[in-house]
Amino acid sequence: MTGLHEELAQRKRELRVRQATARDNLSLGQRSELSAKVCRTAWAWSESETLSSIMAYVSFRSELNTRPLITRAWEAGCEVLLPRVVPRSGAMTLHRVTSWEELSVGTYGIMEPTAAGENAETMVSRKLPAAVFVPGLAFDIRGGRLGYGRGYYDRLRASWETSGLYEGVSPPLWIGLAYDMQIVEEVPMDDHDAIMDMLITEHGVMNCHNGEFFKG
Ligand SMILES: Nc1nc2c(c(=O)[nH]1)N(C=O)[C@@H](CNc1ccc(C(=O)N[C@@H](CCC(=O)O)C(=O)O)cc1)CN2
Ligand SMILES: Nc1ncnc2c1ncn2[C@@H]1O[C@H](COP(=O)(O)OP(=O)(O)OP(=O)(O)O)[C@@H](O)[C@H]1O
Repeated sequence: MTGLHEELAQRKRELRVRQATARDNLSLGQRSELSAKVCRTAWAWSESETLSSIMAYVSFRSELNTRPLITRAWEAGCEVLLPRVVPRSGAMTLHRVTSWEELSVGTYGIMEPTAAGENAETMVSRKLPAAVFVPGLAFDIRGGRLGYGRGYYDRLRASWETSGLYEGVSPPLWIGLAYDMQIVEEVPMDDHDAIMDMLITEHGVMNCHNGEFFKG
């Protein structure tokens, strides 16, 4: 690693610790109230765009709780894809999930689609969701994102870019879901880091390309 890379990695590590601590300090009541608000806004936006499929994540630690969003999507007949990590390669497989019963505790203690292995029945590899709701420790309004430092989402995006799956279709929109306190001035970014198209917080929806903001 060059000196510059090491400096960037160090800034990321510091921001990770700071933001994880700050997020952990939100009370359970605050988390649940803010999560409900963000999920309502995220679903209202998804409906207005008539999305037929979304990729979401199941929350862990003090992350914004996506349960209300996933539940609403199921109720509305919107397809929900959830990831399962492959820790050895750093890849994620996507699975179509239709109920909480299809999940069990996986790597890192995160609830994941139970089906394992390449032939899992629920696995979808040739179909892209219309939108990807992304977890993170910190975001900035230009779409910068800081994750837990294993590059899972960066690799997923890179794999889609090289897969040919984008041909003739609009690429999925990448949307960071966050409490407003997770938005920082600037996330240190590497070239490989996936950029968000939009951010949704309890205050509303932000378009990271043009800075437009819609109150939620
Ligand atoms: N809900 C949710 N699911 C997700 C993610 C996420 O951020 N949130 N991920 C987003 O990519 C992936 C999981 N990424 C993770 C990466 C590292 C650690 C972790 O525990 N890291 C240690 C740090 C030390 C180490 O690197 O071993 C830690 O935080 O203690 C957890 C999850 C896939 N699924
Ligand atoms: N497309 C890729 N191919 C291979 N390695 C990658 C790719 N993207 C990122 N990585 C590697 O993943 C590691 C973590 O990257 P980074 O610190 O940006 O993670 P992050 O975005 O915060 O984490 P996450 O996506 O897991 O939440 C780095 O060592 C990086 O080199």
